[in-house]
Amino acid sequence: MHVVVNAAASADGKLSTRRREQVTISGPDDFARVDRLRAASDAVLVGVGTVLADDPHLTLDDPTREGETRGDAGNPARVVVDSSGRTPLDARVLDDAATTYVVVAGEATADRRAALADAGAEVFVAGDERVALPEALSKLGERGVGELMVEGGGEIIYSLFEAELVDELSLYVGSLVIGGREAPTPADGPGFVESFPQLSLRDVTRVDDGVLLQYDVVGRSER
Ligand SMILES: NC(=O)C1=CN([C@@H]2O[C@H](COP(=O)(O)OP(=O)(O)OC[C@H]3O[C@@H](n4cnc5c(N)ncnc54)[C@H](OP(=O)(O)O)[C@@H]3O)[C@@H](O)[C@H]2O)C=CC1
Ligand SMILES: Nc1nc(O)c(N)c(N[C@@H]2O[C@H](COP(=O)(O)O)[C@@H](O)[C@H]2O)n1
Repeated sequence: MHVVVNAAASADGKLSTRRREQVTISGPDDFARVDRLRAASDAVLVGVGTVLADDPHLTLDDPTREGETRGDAGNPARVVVDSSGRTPLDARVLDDAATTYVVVAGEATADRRAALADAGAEVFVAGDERVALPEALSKLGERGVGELMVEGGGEIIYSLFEAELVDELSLYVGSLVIGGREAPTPADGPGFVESFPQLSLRDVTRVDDGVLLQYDVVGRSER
């Protein structure tokens, strides 16, 4: 599987506010690029924190791109990583616009799994207490996902880097300052202290009033 992480950060490196409310960081050209990236992906993955904060739809904004998509149902599949099944039953990702996988851990109750399935999700288990990401991605691969786009947030992105599952990072840096020590960043979690994911800068492009940084992940480095 090929995994691309895409995120938009402010000039001071924040994904959203300390209230975890969505901020429009990208401009129109960057949103169009994100849409093309979605169209080229078999599935788009987020953590349940992003579902709870943003209630995203994760479909293509431009329906004319649906013909380009690699997914079966017009739009790429949607994936929510959600250990205990906290995804609200009226979440927009559970509508019938695309297949939606909710990946839970063994701790998710049978009732909650059934409720999510009734609401339209295809639920599967990976891990015991928290979703085990290597197993989750392996099971997505068995379901035909070869190109996976990750749209955040910071907790899930950190865990994917920690598990060495990321191949590429596209980071759009917009021209605003959000601030806040508690505001999410592109890689939160506990943070790395001795061995750090090492990136190789492939491209830098001015987009809208910001900069798109495109990296390949090349391994780990000790600092
Ligand atoms: N600017 C941008 O590009 C984007 C911004 N955002 C912003 O980010 C914020 C949300 O980010 P964040 O709160 O970090 O949430 P995430 O979307 O990263 O979801 C985190 C949750 O995923 C669940 N999870 C399950 N398994 C794992 C695992 N192995 N590793 C990590 N998490 C796991 C956890 O909940 P549980 O244990 O219950 O399963 C965890 O709390 C919002 O403010 C949103 O607006 C989000 C996306 C893009
Ligand atoms: N690329 C990008 N730029 C921004 O400025 C953003 N705020 C985000 N947020 C992400 O987009 C999701 C919304 O998706 P829908 O439009 O509802 O399909 C949101 O949940 C974040 O993942 N992204």
